[in-house]
Amino acid sequence: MQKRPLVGVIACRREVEGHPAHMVTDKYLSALRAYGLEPVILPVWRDSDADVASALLDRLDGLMLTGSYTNVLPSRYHAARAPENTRDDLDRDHAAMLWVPLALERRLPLLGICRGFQEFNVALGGTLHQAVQRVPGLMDHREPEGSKAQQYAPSHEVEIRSGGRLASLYGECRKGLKARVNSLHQQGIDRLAEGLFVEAVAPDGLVEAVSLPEAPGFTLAVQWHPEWEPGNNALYDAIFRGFARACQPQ
Ligand SMILES: N[C@@H](CCC(=O)NCCCC(=O)O)C(=O)O
Repeated sequence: MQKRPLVGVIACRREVEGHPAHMVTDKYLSALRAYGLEPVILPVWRDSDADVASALLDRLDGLMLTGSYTNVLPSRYHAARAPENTRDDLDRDHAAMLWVPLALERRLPLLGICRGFQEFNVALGGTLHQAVQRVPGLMDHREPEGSKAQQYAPSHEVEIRSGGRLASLYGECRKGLKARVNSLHQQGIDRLAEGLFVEAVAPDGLVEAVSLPEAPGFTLAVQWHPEWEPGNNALYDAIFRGFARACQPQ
């Protein structure tokens, strides 16, 4: 039986029943499994070093940086903390900043989602808006009140830039290259890291997806949540199909 590619999924440090824990919500893991990949949860420690991390990534066929209710520490991009920015995860920050360059060096396929999209930009030298809703000209990108189904339902359009990875995955042939995506974030890309290609933008111009064309391997990071019922959304499905193909033995 063919082995399923092993995809490392970054954890968040949370407290469960009063105990410190390393946690990933099921939808990320189930989406990877649904596309023939084998997810493995990667614990995060603020004192892990590059040698240990390198040995870990060498055993993987792909890396997923998930979303999280916490935010990248503003000092990681030399900013003061905004009053709306109240939830940190220093262990996750350290791991993400360590793993992104190591993954790129190894041509390890990388898919970033929401916080993972923001981490990708910061790890490569970019910065973030901490409260997008307070930036003149930008929309409020936070999730609506309601059930999870309502919160993860498509809520705004994105324009997919032609010539990028997303356009090739989703089909250049589609007219207009527009799609509707969900939106559950207060932060967003401010200064784009050098070398990143803007794959998609929101109607207010906020960057919603990026890739790193110079990287030898698959890279794609999106601000929305394609792991939410990807089988019911052509764009989300195209993202996971493309990532799964990239994680197969070449
Ligand atoms: N905290 C950041 C990133 C938002 C994010 O990743 N939300 C995910 C919510 C939980 C999940 O679906 O995993 C921001 O506010 O921009």
